[in-house]
Amino acid sequence: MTNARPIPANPVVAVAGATGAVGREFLQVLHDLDFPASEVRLLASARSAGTALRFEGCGQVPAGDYVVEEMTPASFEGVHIALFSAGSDVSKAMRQAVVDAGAVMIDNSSAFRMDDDVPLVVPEVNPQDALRHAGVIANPNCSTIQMVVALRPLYELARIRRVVVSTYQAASGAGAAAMAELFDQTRDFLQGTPSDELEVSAFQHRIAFNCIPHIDRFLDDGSTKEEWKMVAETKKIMGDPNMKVAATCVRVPVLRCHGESISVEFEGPVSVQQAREALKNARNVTLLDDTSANLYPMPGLLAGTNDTYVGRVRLDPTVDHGLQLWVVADQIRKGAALNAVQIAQLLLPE
Ligand SMILES: NC(=O)C1=CN([C@@H]2O[C@H](COP(=O)(O)OP(=O)(O)OC[C@H]3O[C@@H](n4cnc5c(N)ncnc54)[C@H](OP(=O)(O)O)[C@@H]3O)[C@@H](O)[C@H]2O)C=CC1
Ligand SMILES: N[C@@H](CC(=O)OP(=O)(O)O)C(=O)O
Repeated sequence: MTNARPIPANPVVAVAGATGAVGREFLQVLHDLDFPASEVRLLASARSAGTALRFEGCGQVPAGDYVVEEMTPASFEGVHIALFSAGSDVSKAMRQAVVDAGAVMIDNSSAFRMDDDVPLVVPEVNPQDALRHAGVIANPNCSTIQMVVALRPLYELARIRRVVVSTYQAASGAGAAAMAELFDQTRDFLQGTPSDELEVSAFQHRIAFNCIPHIDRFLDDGSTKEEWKMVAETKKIMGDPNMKVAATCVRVPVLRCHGESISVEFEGPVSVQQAREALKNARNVTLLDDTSANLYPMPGLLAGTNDTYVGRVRLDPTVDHGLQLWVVADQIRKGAALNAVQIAQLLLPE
């Protein structure tokens, strides 16, 4: 199925989009997980070629300042794993070069996620799919990733019939410039700049002291592409095309972590206690759920963490077998760079 070369124990890794919000996090995660690379190549556009980025090192690669190279098709010669976060157009333009080089592309963009020959992988949910690739593995949408990590252990208690989710998405999902806009706008607003004079370019409206129910473009049915991605990607990752999903995606003035309010309807009974137990035992999930101590996950306090955090687990009394929960994860880590590097770990020889 694939012409990708076997991945050696110490692979050559390319980070495509290394200067971006996700790209920089790739470097941090490779270091934090001590990914066993023999070489790490930093690639970006001609704009930032020649600049140096600090990389703390991983595997056989020492810490140091590494020069960013301009990404061209030739950049992938000798590469085994190419971690992409430079946008859909760049992923599409470079796909053939990566595959021809015998490397595996792990792509953060939405370019190939729904293609039949491209596995869409969350290691806690469908790790087996990673091995069925044809040279490209897709990293899901950030909101989808944290939702399915929380749903998987619950699905094992009883089949999930329907999910209704509302997201509270951080600025980081729109990139480094959007995070800077949230920061600068908030400062300018507090310093008295009139609302209509605040600079608005990363989002459709002012994000400081506001919530925007609009992420990605609108579709003909009135939903957004972000909402559509949560529906379609969840079914593919969970391997259940009959699971019903309804999503509303909202941008909120938070820097890095997405929150999600989720209502789950099961085919059979699932108690709050069973759900809490399953979540407590699930890999890479932290249950923070003690209302008597005001304990629940909060996006402003979880930046830089790796787990998916769940709290506010309670019955949904409006359906026969329903639960409600609140889920938070760091969008740039678990929602992007960390999930992709965890996929790369699945490809390493045992
Ligand atoms: N799966 C997920 O959860 C997420 C996925 N993403 C995906 O990752 C992409 C990057 O996101 P993010 O890091 O937030 O964005 P940023 O805007 O912060 O960074 C963009 C990166 O892409 C590089 N780049 C842009 N154009 C080119 C080009 N023509 N050739 C080579 N490199 C290029 C930039 O390099 P330069 O410095 O030279 O401009 C920069 O390194 C998104 O477009 C999206 O597809 C993003 C967030 C979450
Ligand atoms: N759209 C997400 C980030 C993301 O995952 O985007 P995409 O699905 O295009 O990779 C956000 O803005 O928070």
